[in-house]
Amino acid sequence: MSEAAPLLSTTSLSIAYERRRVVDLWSQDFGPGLCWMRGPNGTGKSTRLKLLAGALQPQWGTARIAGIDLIKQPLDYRREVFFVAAEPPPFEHLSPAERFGFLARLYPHADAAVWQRHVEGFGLQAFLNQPLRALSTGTQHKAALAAALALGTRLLLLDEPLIALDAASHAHLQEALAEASAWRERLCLVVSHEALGVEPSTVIELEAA
Ligand SMILES: Nc1ncnc2c1ncn2[C@@H]1O[C@H](COP(=O)(O)OP(=O)(O)OP(=O)(O)O)[C@@H](O)[C@H]1O
Repeated sequence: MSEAAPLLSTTSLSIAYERRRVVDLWSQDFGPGLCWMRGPNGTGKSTRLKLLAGALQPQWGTARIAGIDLIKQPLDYRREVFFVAAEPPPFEHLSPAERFGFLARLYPHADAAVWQRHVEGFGLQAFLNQPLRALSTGTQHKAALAAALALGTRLLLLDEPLIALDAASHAHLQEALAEASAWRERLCLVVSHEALGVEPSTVIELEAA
């Protein structure tokens, strides 16, 4: 990472659906730690996460993670980011253990010991070898979070991660978010209508158009 590059920056990032500009010339710099993005329904929070994840192609502009450019260096960029959507994860024929094994081969900083800690924290031990499609939505979500928190990407994007968690898992995720708020070289960007229950490093408040 060059000295001057922010951990994450967006430059004129834009996308329209059916000619309505949902994200319009978004330019913002982010430092490390925990960032809470919030705002009314329909202000483009999920769309922003999908753009940053490389899951949606912007119609204009770009994003950079530690200087690595989404448009010019798409493969290098994708190795630096992981996204947990509000919907259950793909690869539903895999078990949580198989899915983590698959992802760990793609992300060079994945850490099996960290994954194991989150497996225990989310109470997933009994579900590790069952296909994701056989698990409840909440359990699938916990498996997705346990994997995401262990991949070691520079940017971690979480869309409504606190929804549908039981009390013990809710508390475990809050502990993980508290750890993220102390990160010095990584950023966890969370979209949530619910207060995170821990002090974020930054808050981004989106306003209704
Ligand atoms: N695939 C799509 N096709 C057309 N319009 C879309 C699509 N995805 C999102 N939109 C529209 O873009 C706008 C922003 O949606 P988005 O889900 O990003 O907002 P949000 O801030 O995350 O909302 P919420 O708080 O309700 O989750 C909404 O008006 C939505 O209807």
